[in-house]
Amino acid sequence: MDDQSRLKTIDDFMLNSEVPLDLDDLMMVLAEAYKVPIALIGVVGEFEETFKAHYGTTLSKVTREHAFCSHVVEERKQVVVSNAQEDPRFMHNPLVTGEPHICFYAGTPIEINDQVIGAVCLIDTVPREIDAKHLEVLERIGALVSQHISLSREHEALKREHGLIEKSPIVLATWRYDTSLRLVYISKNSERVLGVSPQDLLTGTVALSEVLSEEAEGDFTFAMQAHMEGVETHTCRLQIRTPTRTIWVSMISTANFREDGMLYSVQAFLFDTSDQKYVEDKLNKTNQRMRLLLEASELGTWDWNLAADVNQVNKRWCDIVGLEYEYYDSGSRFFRQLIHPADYVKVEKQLNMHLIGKSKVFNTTFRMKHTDGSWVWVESYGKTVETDAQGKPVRIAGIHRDITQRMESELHERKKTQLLQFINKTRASYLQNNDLTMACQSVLAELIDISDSQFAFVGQMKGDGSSSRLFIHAISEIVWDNSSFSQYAEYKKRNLYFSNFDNLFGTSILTGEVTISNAPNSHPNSKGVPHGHPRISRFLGLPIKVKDKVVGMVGLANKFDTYTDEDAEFLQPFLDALAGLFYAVELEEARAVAEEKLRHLAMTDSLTGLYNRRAFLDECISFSKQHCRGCVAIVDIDHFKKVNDTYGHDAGDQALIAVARKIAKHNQAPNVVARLGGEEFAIVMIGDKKEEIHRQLEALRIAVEEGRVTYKTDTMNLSISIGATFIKDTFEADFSALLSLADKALYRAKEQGRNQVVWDE
Ligand SMILES: Nc1nc2c(ncn2[C@@H]2O[C@H](COP(=O)(O)OP(=O)(O)OP(=O)(O)O)[C@@H](O)[C@H]2O)c(=O)[nH]1
Repeated sequence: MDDQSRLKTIDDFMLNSEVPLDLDDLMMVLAEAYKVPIALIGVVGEFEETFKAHYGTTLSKVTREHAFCSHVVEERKQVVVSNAQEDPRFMHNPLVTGEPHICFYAGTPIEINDQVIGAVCLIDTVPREIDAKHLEVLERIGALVSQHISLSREHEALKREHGLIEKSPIVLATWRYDTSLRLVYISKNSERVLGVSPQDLLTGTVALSEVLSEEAEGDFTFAMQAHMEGVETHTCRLQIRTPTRTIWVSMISTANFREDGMLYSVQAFLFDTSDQKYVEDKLNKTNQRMRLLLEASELGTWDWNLAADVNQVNKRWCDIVGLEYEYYDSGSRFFRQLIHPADYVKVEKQLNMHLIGKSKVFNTTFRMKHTDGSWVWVESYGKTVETDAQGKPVRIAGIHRDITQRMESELHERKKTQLLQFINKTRASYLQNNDLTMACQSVLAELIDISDSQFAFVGQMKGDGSSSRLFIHAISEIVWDNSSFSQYAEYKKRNLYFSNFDNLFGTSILTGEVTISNAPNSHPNSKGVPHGHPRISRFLGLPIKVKDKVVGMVGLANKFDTYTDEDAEFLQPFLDALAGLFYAVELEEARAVAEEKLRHLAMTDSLTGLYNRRAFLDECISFSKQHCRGCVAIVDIDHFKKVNDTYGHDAGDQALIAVARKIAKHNQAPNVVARLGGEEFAIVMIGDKKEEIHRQLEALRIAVEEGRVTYKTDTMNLSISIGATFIKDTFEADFSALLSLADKALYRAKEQGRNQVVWDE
């Protein structure tokens, strides 16, 4: 037998309380019926048995050791002792040997919650028998007593609870519903808590509605109405005004319904929450004042409940981004999507840092999309204001300040400095390397960055008129197929040109104007982009001009924001710098061409186009360094004075040109030919063998002799004399000496009758 659990069942109420069971009369009836002198109800505790009702004895308790009933408890069944004086278990029991001299005992169990806690018993002082029928009746009486005890316990517990309620600040009220709700019960503490006596309320002398404020009366009626319509529980706060005081009461009401769904009753707890209300009001007032202060300070406020994902903001917050307060959506997804894509990661990172406790405050600046399409710079400052039991933030509140103006001027200044720096970088690179392409390429990344763009190119016009093309100094690497790959390879080889300007890109070249297109597909000049080309969502074309002439352009594409005139204006210094560099390069190139022309002129005989004497001597010097074998020859036109005299000076010039051409034709590079002056020419002819050289000189002589030179109506017959000398010492060839030897040979050729080749001896 588990005595511990049995003792738990026999609680204070059964063992120690003075609460009577009121069953003494039943014991009397039982004793009469069974014709025994003693009948009692015993409850067996740990150390003793207490008689909760008795008849025929004045004893109220006996020790457990001697108690007959403990046998019933232990055996959990009826126990009958016919003659205790002869029963070895009881014969020495003081209750047998002394008062009340028990001889006969019949006990039946009292059972509560499956535990036998005692017995209903019949006692006689003489021996006797009891038949089965009487024992069965006794058993039934035992069952009835068990039930009675159970109910009495529950009743007592309820009474205790009631007593507690009446001492508590919670008023309990019950309304019964027939045709209307009628107050049928209200705990006695209503006088103390609500200031209205329960009698007055129950008799209807005072109606509850009379003490409620006007607003509370409405709320109370609403609650009762809700219950009548099937609402099970309802909570509201009511203001009660009695002649002595005004209090705030919270009411939690529960409705009970019949099986057919009709309202049966309403029970309610009413308790004074005036203190809480006072604090709340005060907080509200403070909040209100704070709100007014914030409104005045132009600050947007936000209060984000993370668990519920509700972000409450004030009107100013909405104003900053141009939103109607009424259309604000409190879900975090809404404000998240307003954040500029370029700032989003930064904001999330800062927020997480704060949420995991790595930063005391959340403080960052970012851009938000205004309803007018522009971006607004916002400084956000927030802090956790509520955490859960584990210290995890559940609410963050903070402020927003519109810092667009400040940021824009700061950014503008910063960008201006950046622009100047990279203009200087372009110039420095050019000055250092004298390479404009390299200079443009070195700043392409910075140009993209400063203009917030994705792609860029810098081009310069090359060539004149209709053949002019745009040479691409620098361009973003956009490669998507074989042809674009080879185009980019051309660019790498510095050989990429744009020659078609009948498109969006070429508009600035053709018009000389800035091209702004924030919807390129709808631009009249747009021809689209080649298949596979990354999408161009926005385009800015900037012409580079020198004295109103378009000398190149800068193309920018895919800014996050729209391109504006301000962008073009901002980048103008860069365009001017490029214009300056382009101009400088043009001048440099023109100077080089002029120089080359001058050099050429200085070295050339203007009439025949051959080297002049000076150039010839220079060439001889470089020729001598090659240590080649060959000859030096001087060619002179015979009787040239006569030609001049006969046909005129112009015809003479023509004759000189004709002979020069023949000499040049017979002496291709590396042979060197020159006009030394007058009608005298010089040749340096390469060759190992004198005979072979002679043959060539002879061939030249014959060609002149056989050739006819015509000028206007005149035809001239010419001949030449040639004096030649073979270069014997190829290592130390002295061309002045060689020329003089050739000259001597020429003299002899003239002497010997002209029109011949003569070698020095
Ligand atoms: N048309 C023309 N005549 C020139 C030029 N330079 C020199 N002469 C002439 O060439 C002639 C040279 O004559 P000379 O040196 O006397 O010899 P030549 O008449 O050719 O007689 P030989 O050399 O002895 O056969 C002069 O009459 C010069 O005026 C020139 O550039 N153009």
